[in-house]
Amino acid sequence: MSTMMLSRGLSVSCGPLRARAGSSLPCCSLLTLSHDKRHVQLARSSLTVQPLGLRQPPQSCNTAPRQQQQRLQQQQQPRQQVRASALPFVNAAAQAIPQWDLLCGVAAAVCSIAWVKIFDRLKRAGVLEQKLSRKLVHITTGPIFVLTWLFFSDAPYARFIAAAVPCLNGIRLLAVGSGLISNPGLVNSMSRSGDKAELLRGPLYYIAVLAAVTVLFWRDNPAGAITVSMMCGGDGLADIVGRRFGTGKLPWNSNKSWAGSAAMFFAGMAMACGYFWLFCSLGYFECFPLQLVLPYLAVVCGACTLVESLPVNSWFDDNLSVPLVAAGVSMLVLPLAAAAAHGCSLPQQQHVLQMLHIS
Ligand SMILES: C/C(=C\COP(=O)(O)O)CCC[C@H](C)CCC[C@H](C)CCCC(C)C
Ligand SMILES: Nc1ccn([C@@H]2O[C@H](COP(=O)(O)OP(=O)(O)O)[C@@H](O)[C@H]2O)c(=O)n1
Repeated sequence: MSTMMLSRGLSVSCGPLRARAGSSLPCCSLLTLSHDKRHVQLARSSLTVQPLGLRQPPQSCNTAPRQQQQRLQQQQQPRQQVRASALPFVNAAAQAIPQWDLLCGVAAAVCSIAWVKIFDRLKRAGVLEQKLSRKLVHITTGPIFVLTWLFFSDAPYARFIAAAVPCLNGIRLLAVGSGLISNPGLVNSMSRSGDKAELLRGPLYYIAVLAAVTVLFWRDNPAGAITVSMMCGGDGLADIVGRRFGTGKLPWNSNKSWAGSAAMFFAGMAMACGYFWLFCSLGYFECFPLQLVLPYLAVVCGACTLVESLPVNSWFDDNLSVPLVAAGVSMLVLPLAAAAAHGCSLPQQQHVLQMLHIS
């Protein structure tokens, strides 16, 4: 994998900053949607900044050595046209079948129930033990759900139909967890102790996060894929690896181990990279070289791993704390990654951050 992406949502947008213009800094690229919303044009733009935090006068962000700049430009050239709709058959199907998105939503909802049932069967058959079966559901359902996003059309309401899938699962958990309807199979496979009220904590938060990232980030913003990667891949693998190999405990939490935290960091990062690669090669995001964005991704994954390791889980569920940190830190550092990918130096990146978040 040689490229990395940033979404149009997270690319450094220079337009709104002009109001506070003091001087002109040709720095970033501006991603704009073309009128038919099927193509995103990547256009060079001039960032006009007020030198709030910069001691030196602003210079061009493309201060990288000429060879590096040329290499970057070559890598970026094939990506000048970023498609907003990736799978061609989806466009064709959405045009041919008016209820396409609804069909996708129903199919995903049916698959979600079937997927949980498969693990329940495997557990009953003695193939998987209870804890492992539950963790595998935790690790797999969110990431598979994110993959289903690819089948939805470009319609503005598509994300809401997709978000209805976790919402329907949430209603089911609410009904079973509160005792409104009886489903011992679901209680057994989704709870640790067999208490139905447990469904109203970890599993319900998990589902709420999936619904929120679908509506807030959808396919346009890498923060969503990172959040799911850390909550599902990262946190899930921390448990599986930590329980098996976690002999060396963390000094600040004797319940967690170095092995578990390392697994969380690397599994979350690997899953996020996988999504980046997939969404980028399908054309949802602008692609940038992996080596440029990887350090920023490491900051996000590191912050999530640290939060997960703290002894606060008893009062703040890690299905909430990890996604909150993942989304928050992603929103903070990914614009910097975009700036870096466009050749901005560190002080200029800090300046971009100030402009993006303070103005
Ligand atoms: C067991 C789960 C969370 C508990 O976390 P923790 O307390 O161990 O930290 C996961 C619960 C999953 C849920 C019942 C089903 C979610 C389905 C999802 C919204 C859609 C998947 C669609 C796809 C096509 C499989
Ligand atoms: N960083 C971590 C996380 C979990 N683990 C192991 O996984 C078990 C369950 O972790 P947890 O209490 O965070 O479980 P969940 O709330 O994520 O389901 C712990 O008791 C540890 O044995 C670990 O060793 N290191």
